Amino acid sequence: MTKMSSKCFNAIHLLICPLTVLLGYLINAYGYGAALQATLNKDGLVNAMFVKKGWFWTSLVGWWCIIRYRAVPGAAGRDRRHIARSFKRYAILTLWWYLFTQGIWFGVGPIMDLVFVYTGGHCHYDVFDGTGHVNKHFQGSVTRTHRALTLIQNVLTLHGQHQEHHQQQLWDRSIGSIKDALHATDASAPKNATLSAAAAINTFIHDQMHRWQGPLTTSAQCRRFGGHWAGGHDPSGHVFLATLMCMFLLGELRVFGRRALAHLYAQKWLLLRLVTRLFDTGPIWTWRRCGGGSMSCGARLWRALVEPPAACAAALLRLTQCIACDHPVVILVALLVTWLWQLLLTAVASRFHTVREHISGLLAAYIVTGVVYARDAAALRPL
Ligand SMILES: CCCCC/C=C\C/C=C\C/C=C\C/C=C\CCCC(=O)SCCNC(=O)CCNC(=O)[C@H](O)C(C)(C)COP(=O)(O)OP(=O)(O)OC[C@H]1O[C@@H](n2cnc3c(N)ncnc32)[C@H](O)[C@@H]1OP(=O)(O)O
Repeated sequence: MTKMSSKCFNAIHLLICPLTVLLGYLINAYGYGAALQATLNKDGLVNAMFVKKGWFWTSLVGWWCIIRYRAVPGAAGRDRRHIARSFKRYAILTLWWYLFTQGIWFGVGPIMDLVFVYTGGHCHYDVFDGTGHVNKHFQGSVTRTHRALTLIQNVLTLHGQHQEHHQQQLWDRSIGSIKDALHATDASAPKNATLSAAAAINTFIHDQMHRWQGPLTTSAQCRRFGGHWAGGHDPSGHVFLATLMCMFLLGELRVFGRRALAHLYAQKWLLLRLVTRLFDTGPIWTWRRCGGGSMSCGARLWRALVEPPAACAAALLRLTQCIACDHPVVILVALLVTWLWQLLLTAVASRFHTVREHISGLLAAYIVTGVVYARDAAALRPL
């Protein structure tokens, strides 16, 4: 890789995450954020199965690329040193991922939650507002609100008996309000509730949930037991994770990127053939190819309608196998684009976090990955 392209890659490695977050803010500032925010789904497959488990996918694809592109003929020593350095960098980033988002020790929450708790954050149960309706900030979506109310109802029912009189009254009112909310057909129907009554019910639910499901000192526990994690400085875990994953993938790409692209270029015609074969299986195209001969109508229909999907599936399988086994850098780049897109969405989604919480999540990942790759900059010579 020439000095120029190496400098250019360095700049991309360092700037792409902050610039993505900045782009998200600009999209919001120019009024295009609403459309993007509408596509956000906390419980969607991408967020639940990919982003939230992103370090697993990033580890898998990253390491497969490191191992697949390692073989430098006749340079076994250097090759092993490269892998050892990659493993050291990966181990540091995995440890940092775990400490910041999963937990520090048994019974001790992750750093992002400790920051939140020590800045006044708490697992709240502001279930009802002054009009007696469910607070719209309580869970943010109907499904999550329904799940939280059902869980709270189960806990109160399980532990609610044999209270002293005043507590029993609060218990009855709480269970009654929750049942109304769960079975409400018209969410806007007026209720004869007062602010103090709603506050008393919320306090009772809060105390019961913290008593029976506590300690609710991490965002994961709070979310699991139907609470609302609010009130402190909550560094954005999504911004942290997306930045960490992008910086790791780009950092390791610097080691094997040149070799991977050279291999991809060397097999460009094979890949082009595999891709075009996906599209030359259309029924009309096949029907025309069957024309002119003595083929019966049934045979032509079979050739035009049954064989193409089978041929297409076979071609797709061959292409997937070729990329997964021989060109995993394509999957790495796809993963990188996915994480950057999710980072942009998180930056646009101002309802989840403040700018400062985004920045603290970004810096927490950026500083550690920056130090790790700056320290190895001299050794990050491309293969
Ligand atoms: C040679 C040696 C090689 C070694 C390796 C070899 C091979 C590798 C192969 C396999 C790997 C094996 C081992 C590798 C080591 C480790 C593997 C990792 C395993 C995993 O990996 S197993 C994951 C376990 N752990 C969980 O499963 C819980 C995940 N959970 C979290 O860790 C947090 O969640 C986090 C950090 C993801 C986010 O933290 P956060 O919750 O604080 O997020 P934030 O505050 O920013 O967002 C506030 C609200 O906005 C929503 N939101 C924001 N942005 C959004 C967007 N763009 N789209 C939709 N919704 C969005 C959020 O969904 C959230 O809502 P809500 O939290 O209510 O869902």
